[in-house]
Amino acid sequence: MPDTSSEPAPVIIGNEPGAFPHGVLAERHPAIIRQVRDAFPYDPERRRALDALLASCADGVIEPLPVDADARDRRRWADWGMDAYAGRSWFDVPWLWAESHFYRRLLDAVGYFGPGVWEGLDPFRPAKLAELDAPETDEELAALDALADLPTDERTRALLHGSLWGNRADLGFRLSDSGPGTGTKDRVPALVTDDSDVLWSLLPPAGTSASGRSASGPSASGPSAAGTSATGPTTLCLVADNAGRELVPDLLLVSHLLGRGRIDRAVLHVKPYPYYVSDATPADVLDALRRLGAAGGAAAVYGDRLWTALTDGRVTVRAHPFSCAPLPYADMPDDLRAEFAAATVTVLKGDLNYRRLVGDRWWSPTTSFADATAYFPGPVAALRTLKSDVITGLTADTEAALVANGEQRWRTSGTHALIQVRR
Ligand SMILES: O=P(O)(O)OC[C@@]1(O)O[C@H](CO)[C@@H](O)[C@@H]1O
Repeated sequence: MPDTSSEPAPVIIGNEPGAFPHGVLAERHPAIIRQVRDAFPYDPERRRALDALLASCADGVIEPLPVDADARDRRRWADWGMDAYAGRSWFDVPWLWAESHFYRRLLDAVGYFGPGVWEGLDPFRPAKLAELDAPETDEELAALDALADLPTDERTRALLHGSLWGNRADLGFRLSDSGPGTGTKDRVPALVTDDSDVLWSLLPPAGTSASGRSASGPSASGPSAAGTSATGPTTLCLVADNAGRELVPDLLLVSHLLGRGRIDRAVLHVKPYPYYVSDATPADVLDALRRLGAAGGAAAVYGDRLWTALTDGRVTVRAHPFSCAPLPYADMPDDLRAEFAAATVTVLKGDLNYRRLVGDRWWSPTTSFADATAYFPGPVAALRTLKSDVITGLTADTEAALVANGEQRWRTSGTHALIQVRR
């Protein structure tokens, strides 16, 4: 039985040495600064700013935004809690807030917000392109050709799993529920919960009825499209996570769903600016699309379909400022709430989106996913590999088996994944 306790669990703070969140602030962030420092021949001013951020990560406090920051951005950060957290240690504020704000400061340091020659230059772009151009990506895209011989349902499932495990940058088009597995000793399937049947019931193939379609879904007043059902177009909001080898299978999935008539439209939500190293931005969508075209074969067919859908408006790309907010989705603004409310289903990819969806809290693992997401304005699904401590929706048996495995890193190592859906 899921735990339906309505008491919110404690918010995760990064102040416990030895714990995963502390390691991210104390070790990972400095490593990211060093990586960025080497990525471009930044001038002395930029390098000094990066060094100052490095020092601040170790023992500094969160500073207010610079006075020359864009006024709208300053207002946003004020709304997002800047006044409450300025002057406090990175380690003593909610971990989600500290991490998110770190990327804002990193972009300041490299001059991303300009003016100047570094304005708008993604400091993570070299790493993103290297991943996209890696031979593994070629192999994975070539493997798509073999999918053509599979029955449609199996292909649909393979593409869903490709998107899911792509969150581990592991575009394997896995055909079995067991996913990549965690070794023969492991008594728990890699997929710790799998609500994919519920997801497919929300997005049935063209010509069949969606029993669970959102009552608040787009009505006849929305723009018409070929294949639109009596209840309005079936719209998928896909809230993307990483660029490169995660975004590629996300795009393949969207293209496939369009091609099979399971969706009429898709809205792809990406980040307005570089974030969490590899998160996808609009430029990354274009890079991934070009990559599909250049691969030829089946990959190019998927890419062409998406290209056409972008040009005729069936697929749109959104980069909402709240996508980079240091807050849970429970605090989303009204315009975003209305967008998600109008979707047939919103699929959130990845670990960070999961943290923001259920709240970055020390939930008991058996906390009901439906309860934790009850505030979300429409049907919602999470496709996530487990890369941080937050978890909900496990059965008591699965939790016990994971713990009994003796492998304490199941929460953070990306060896397990979940598909959770609340209709
Ligand atoms: O959202 P993603 O790409 O699946 O994962 C991002 C992520 O692993 O990076 C963080 C550490 O910086 C984790 O807390 C976290 O959630």
